[in-house]
Amino acid sequence: MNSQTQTTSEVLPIIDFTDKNLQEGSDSWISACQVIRNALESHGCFYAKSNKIPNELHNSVFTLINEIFDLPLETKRKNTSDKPYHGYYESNPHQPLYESLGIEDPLKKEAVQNFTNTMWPQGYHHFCETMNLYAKLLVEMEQLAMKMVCDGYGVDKRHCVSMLESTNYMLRSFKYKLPQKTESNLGLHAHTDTTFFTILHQNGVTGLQVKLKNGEWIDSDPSPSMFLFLAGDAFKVWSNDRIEPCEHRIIIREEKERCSMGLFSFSSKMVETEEELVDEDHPLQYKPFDHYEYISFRAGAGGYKCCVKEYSGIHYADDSK
Ligand SMILES: O=C(O)CCC(=O)C(=O)O
Ligand SMILES: [Fe+2]
Repeated sequence: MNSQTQTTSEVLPIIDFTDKNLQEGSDSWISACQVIRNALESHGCFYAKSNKIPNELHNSVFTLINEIFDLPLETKRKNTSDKPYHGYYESNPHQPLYESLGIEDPLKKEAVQNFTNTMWPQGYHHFCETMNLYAKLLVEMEQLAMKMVCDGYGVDKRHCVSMLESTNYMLRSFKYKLPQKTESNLGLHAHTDTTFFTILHQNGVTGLQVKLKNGEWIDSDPSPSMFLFLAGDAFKVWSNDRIEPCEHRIIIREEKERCSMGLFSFSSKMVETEEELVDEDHPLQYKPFDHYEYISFRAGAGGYKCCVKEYSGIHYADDSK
């Protein structure tokens, strides 16, 4: 088949999160864990198909994010954070189509309330309730996938629980303007995320592409029931180089405005390699580090690509370099 017409859902595995048999320990669970592990090692990503976010909620979320992006620039600029990449990003000459806003700690009602009050000082109850509920549902999906990754690698349950308990989340919304006739249609440069997982959920408009190991870029499936799970740089460290972060980018080709939502996961403790993934054949490749310091380092290095090797890679005396 011609790669131009192929979409990621024809190439990447789709895990059916609606499958009633997907109970921890069941045969379906065990095989799905292996599918996820293989997908992360081969592509750094996979799809979860889920009806956890009903159409009505999906539509409310995307209507609401359009409302935020319609707010005046001075208001959106009030979405600030002391953490890198957690606040508002406005379009710039380098990426004129892109704009995004971040809600830190979206599981906490007060945090979503603070964000809401910053955007709408008069309050907006529906926005606050909707985003908090939406984040909870996405986090449940993320935690299920995390457990499956741990099981796929045979990691001790206690290690997995401690990893889940030390995860911080950020909910981000994205909007891309349509390019003018003379403008490039690049929405967002090719990059990897610094996260463990990023879940992307789209408004039905194409534009998100992922890069396969053979260098081919393929379109993602933007349907509301499809959730694209991307492994970020932290997974490379955790897995001791078994998982490669997934490169992705946005190319605007449709005449409709593309919006998307992303749930980003970070470690509130140290990012470190899972001890069970270190052995004689797989010597430890990384020193532990603070996740947010790494994000700042990567931003400072001006990079779009994973640079954890430069940041915390261990160089053994007999390295042939
Ligand atoms: O627009 C999107 O769906 C993805 C944005 C993205 O990749 C990012 O912010 O890291
Ligand atoms: Fe990304």
